[in-house]
Amino acid sequence: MKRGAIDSFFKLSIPKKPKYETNTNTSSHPSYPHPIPYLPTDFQDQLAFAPAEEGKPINDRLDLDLVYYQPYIPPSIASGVFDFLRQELPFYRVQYNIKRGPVETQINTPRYTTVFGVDETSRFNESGDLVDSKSGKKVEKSKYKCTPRPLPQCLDYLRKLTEGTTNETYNFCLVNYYADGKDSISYHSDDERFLGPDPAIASFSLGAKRDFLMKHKPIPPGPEAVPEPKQVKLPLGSGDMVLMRGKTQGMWLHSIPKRAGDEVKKGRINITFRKALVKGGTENYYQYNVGTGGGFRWSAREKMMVPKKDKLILKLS
Ligand SMILES: O=C(O)CCC(=O)C(=O)O
Ligand SMILES: [Fe+2]
Repeated sequence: MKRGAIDSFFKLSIPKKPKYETNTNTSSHPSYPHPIPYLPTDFQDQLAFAPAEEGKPINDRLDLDLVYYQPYIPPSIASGVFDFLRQELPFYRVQYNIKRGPVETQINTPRYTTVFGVDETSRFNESGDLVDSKSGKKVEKSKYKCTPRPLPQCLDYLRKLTEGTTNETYNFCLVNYYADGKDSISYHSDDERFLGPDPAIASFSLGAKRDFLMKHKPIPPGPEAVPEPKQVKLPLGSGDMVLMRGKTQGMWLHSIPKRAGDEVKKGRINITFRKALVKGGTENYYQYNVGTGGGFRWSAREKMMVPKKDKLILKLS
């Protein structure tokens, strides 16, 4: 009899062996809600074999410039890296208000998010202080409406690897966690001015397979108008990476639509590396990916994201 069958017969719950050996080194910073372990050394070693497959260009449609690594992360560690990041990163479920004319509506971001990094005008020095990129002088607290967080070692390791593969540089890491098929991201493009023209964005998938849909932005009718190119559907699997570059963000929209079925219940992590050029990018990314509410942490026991308890502060005077 298989262990699962015996377990359920006796209604026992023997914790599964974790898929990774915790690294005892941690990344700590005053801006973090908790220390974040370094990438397990086994994963660091296996990433020497990344990309696991060579990138295939997808550029046969108007204004589309993708490189698809299927996969980038070696299959031997993809599910371990998924478990590790879901367990160790802080997550948020950001709510914000938008005003269309006189009506204000509350938006509930339909996924968990988190973000690390700072735009090109600042950097973190060796001591973890935020300093001006040019002068190296400490940045005043008032410069940003948010508190920028440095990339923890586990994501910085992947950033450096990605920089080498893609010949681009990145200063931001955004992470999405889609807990199930109800979590999604609607059609949008990452074409904000703070990224500069024709930004390169490297996008990793871990965990459940989800469809990544892409469609060209509407082409205004006119004498020069050409037919809109066909949609693209990439069934992103665990370990895959899509590099979006050139005119892709300017001219195309992308989304992860809601889905039914069991596969998506495994949960999916998406990691994007980007480069923000100015302060406005930093403020935008923290506003929409960390926000001002409480955080969440994965509970291995409850197999779900649980809200973090606020720390009780005892004032002794
Ligand atoms: O989850 C994905 O693959 C896409 C995420 C995305 O488009 C974004 O965060 O801007
Ligand atoms: Fe996006």
